[in-house]
Amino acid sequence: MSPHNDAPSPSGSYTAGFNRISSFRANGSSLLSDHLMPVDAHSPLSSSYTSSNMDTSFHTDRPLVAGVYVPTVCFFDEETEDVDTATIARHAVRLAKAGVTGLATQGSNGEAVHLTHSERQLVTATTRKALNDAGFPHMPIIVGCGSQSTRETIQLCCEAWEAGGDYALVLPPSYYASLFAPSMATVMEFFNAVADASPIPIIIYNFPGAVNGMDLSSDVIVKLSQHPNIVGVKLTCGNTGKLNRVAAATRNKRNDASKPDFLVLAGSADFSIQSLVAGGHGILAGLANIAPKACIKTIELYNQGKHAEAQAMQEIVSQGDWTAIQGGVVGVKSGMQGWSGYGGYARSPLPKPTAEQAKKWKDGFRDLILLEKSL
Ligand SMILES: N[C@@H](CC=O)C(=O)O
Repeated sequence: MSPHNDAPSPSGSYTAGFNRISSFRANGSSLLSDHLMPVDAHSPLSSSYTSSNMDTSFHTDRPLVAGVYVPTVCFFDEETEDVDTATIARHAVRLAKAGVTGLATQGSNGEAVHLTHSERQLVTATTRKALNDAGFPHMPIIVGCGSQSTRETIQLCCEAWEAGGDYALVLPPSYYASLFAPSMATVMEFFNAVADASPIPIIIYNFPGAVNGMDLSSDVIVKLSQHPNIVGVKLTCGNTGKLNRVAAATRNKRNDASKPDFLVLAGSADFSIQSLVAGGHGILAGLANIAPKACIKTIELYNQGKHAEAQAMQEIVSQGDWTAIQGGVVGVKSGMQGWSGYGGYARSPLPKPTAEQAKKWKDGFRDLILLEKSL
């Protein structure tokens, strides 16, 4: 059975986002039809499809570099809750024009857990097409692919690749964590199996708050970094000591911090410069949906050696991030709606903020927005 049997009727504009896939097909492979493809013998979802027989050459054209990556908010029609592709495209282009380094669909702010497989692909393909059409074909897209089974996680990685994603952001499974083998052996096997099979490189997502408190240690992350298809980590745990150990152990031989072999990213904007001090390469943080320029400028100031200015800006960013952390995607969307005129609501069952709550979220971002508008 096709994993895409829940797919809406694909439109021409949907498929136009698959430029790289098209070039791959032109080279003789038939991985994707003009519509969402069914699973067949040539599919990356078939058991014969492994990292050893795939052509990855066209996936190396958007390298991960240091900078600010944004886990983009997913937008929905306020009445129907259908995916709002027009706003997804508009937001992606707005962020690209602000100067961010890359985007991540289906991160924590992207409501991956509220989306069907085909909706995930629609969001990623829409984002790819919007970036390409706006003159940002070089900008990488990371796609959240975490799931509870190894099998479905690999499937999500394949589907992310089909939709134009460049990298997969993968949470460890957590539902049955009490049954895992000790010493993180099950988690290590999971990541290595996913990395073996995924057509796109893996970024480890360490977010204990989202996975039943499971917190990957620096030892585990450093061991996993030795897999050639595991290329980075997003540390939402906020542990800068861990970040320091991982950065030190995975530093590339070129010693070129702008082009790391293993990308070490802070998972929240409230420790951007702290992570740079610790050897990190930037952030993958939801706050950049609201204030991309402030996030970028904070890092630039630090990298230019203007540490006092960077710290002053970091303080405003950290205060704004406290609102984002407390409000989660509900608060981030509400803040965007209040300050930028779009954002809407999260999908049910997440609540719609009351007028009082909307004011609270808006006020919480005030200083950050004033900074953003000054840049
Ligand atoms: N605070 C985080 C949430 C998930 O990692 C973020 O900024 O994205």
